[in-house]
Amino acid sequence: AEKRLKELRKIIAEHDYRYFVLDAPIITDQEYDALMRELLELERRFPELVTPDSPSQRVGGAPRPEFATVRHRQPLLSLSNAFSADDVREFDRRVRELAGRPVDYIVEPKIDGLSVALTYVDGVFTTGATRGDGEVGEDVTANLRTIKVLPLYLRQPVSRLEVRGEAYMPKVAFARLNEAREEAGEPIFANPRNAAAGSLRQLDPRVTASRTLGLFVYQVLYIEGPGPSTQAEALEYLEAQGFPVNPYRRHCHNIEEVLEVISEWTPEKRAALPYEIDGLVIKVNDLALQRALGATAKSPRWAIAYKFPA
Ligand SMILES: COc1nc2nc(N)nc(N)c2nc1C
Repeated sequence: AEKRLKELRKIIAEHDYRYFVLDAPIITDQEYDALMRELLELERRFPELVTPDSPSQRVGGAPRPEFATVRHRQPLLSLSNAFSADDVREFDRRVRELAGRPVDYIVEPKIDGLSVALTYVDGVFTTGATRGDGEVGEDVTANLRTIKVLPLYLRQPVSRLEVRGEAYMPKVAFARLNEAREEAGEPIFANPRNAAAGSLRQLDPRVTASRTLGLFVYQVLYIEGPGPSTQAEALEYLEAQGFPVNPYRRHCHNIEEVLEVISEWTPEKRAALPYEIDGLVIKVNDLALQRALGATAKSPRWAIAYKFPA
């Protein structure tokens, strides 16, 4: 039974990845349901064989009295903002002055959600935390497990991997949730970010499971062993590991190309996205230069958030 359960956990996780992340399932829903039924039946007969990383735990367990806390390996800083092309050019000038050489950038959509820190030990999702005060976050592992696009296992296991990303609520799920709350006479959420935060910081994972949350991972914070040397490689690496990574990232050779990308993000283009973005994050591409530039007490010196005009 234990061997079959281990097999089933991996097979179902693989099909979850193909269905939710790639949107390209290779088995029918009936076949998938049969696999899940077999897993649930085996876990019912052998409860001592249930593991927290089993796909059956996606549905969320019993509520918790309160959250445990997790101290972040590195403070989860916030980004300084740019509101104009001049601000963006000023950022580039400062970076090139410190770098003493030309700099290339990666531009990524800034999803309007909440930051999460995910830790994988021996290729298995082990801990997930909110930003909290930047130093210490809340342990919301059980809630994060209910996010279908969050991989429970890495495709290429390493002994330790820590990543950061943004959990969010898609626009359609947000509208549906507020409709249901209105009908139930409950207060509605002001925006998808609040709805995502409210859903993730639930003490009852079953409530989180009932809310459709998404996730985009954007940073390799720590990896045991050799890792990527640029942000572009880091995003490729994260994708290869099975994480959902935002497809609209752009590599720019200089800040003028960054400004071109910014101008392409018209309100129509943003409206066409299934999730809210409140800006673009401009990052120095070279990871060694990121480390050399470091951070102030508040924000990294190697990244800036360009905020769209409200
Ligand atoms: C390096 O720090 C960050 N990078 C980010 N990147 C993207 N794409 N989106 C974010 N919300 C984000 N937030 C922070 C603090």
